[in-house]
Amino acid sequence: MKKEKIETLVHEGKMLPLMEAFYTIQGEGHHTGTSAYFVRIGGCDVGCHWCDVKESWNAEKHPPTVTEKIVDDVVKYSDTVVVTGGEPLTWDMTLLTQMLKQKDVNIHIETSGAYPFTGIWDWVCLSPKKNKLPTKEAYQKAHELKVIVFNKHDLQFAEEQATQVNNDCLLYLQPEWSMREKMIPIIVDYVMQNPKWKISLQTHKYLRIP
Ligand SMILES: C[S@@+](CC[C@H](N)C(=O)[O-])C[C@H]1O[C@@H](n2cnc3c(N)ncnc32)[C@H](O)[C@@H]1O
Ligand SMILES: Nc1nc2[nH]cc(C(=O)O)c2c(=O)[nH]1
Ligand code: SF4
Ligand SMILES: [Mg+2]
Repeated sequence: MKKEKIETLVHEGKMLPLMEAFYTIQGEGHHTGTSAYFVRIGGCDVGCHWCDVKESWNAEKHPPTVTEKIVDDVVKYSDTVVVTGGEPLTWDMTLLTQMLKQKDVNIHIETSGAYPFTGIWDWVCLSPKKNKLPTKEAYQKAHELKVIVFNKHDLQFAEEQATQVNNDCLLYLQPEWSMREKMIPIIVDYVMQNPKWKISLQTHKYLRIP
């Protein structure tokens, strides 16, 4: 297929730059411990210095994949999909989520919320980033707010972010992986002092699963 044609299909959400897809256990946040099929879409311009999937950033490194094919693979494995990246909202998620809904899949997203909000989602995990804040719509759609804590200042950032989401949005503090030994005691103490927050750990890394 011609490059221009592929670009149009990606623009329309009929193809997406797929980095990887795998069946595993949700390691983070409210649904921790639950099996789900993960779809990791390439492309992200947010630039978190501690990002644990920097290989995802350059969309050109990930093959444009027909959205229908992505959906067919999801239903072979699970009734729940977690769409992540990269930043999935870099792309138009309308078609992907419509096709998944037609197959009765529970559709979750992991997002920074930094780009226009597209798609229909059963569960939105919003993980806001200081360098590119979420859109107003992303705050409104969030079911859980998951703030990554790399240093103490991130606790203040977390509080600011919590004022932007709905009252029923669940609030999580997740230690940045490389800083976990230093930050876990600080987060533990903070959650005991501020019980509206819960701790989220990257349990898949402790379990040594994808
Ligand atoms: C790789 S991101 C992809 C989805 C989206 N771009 C986002 O940031 O929400 C998936 C989740 O991992 C978190 N994350 C990334 N790197 C991390 C790290 N080093 N330690 C802890 N959490 C991390 C992100 O904040 C996000 O909640
Ligand atoms: N098991 C597992 N759980 C996860 N939750 C969020 C992840 C992500 O990278 O978005 C992730 C991941 O990469 N693996
Ligand atoms: S927004 Fe997500 S994928 Fe993008 S750099 Fe940050 S953690 Fe990585
Ligand atoms: Mg991950």
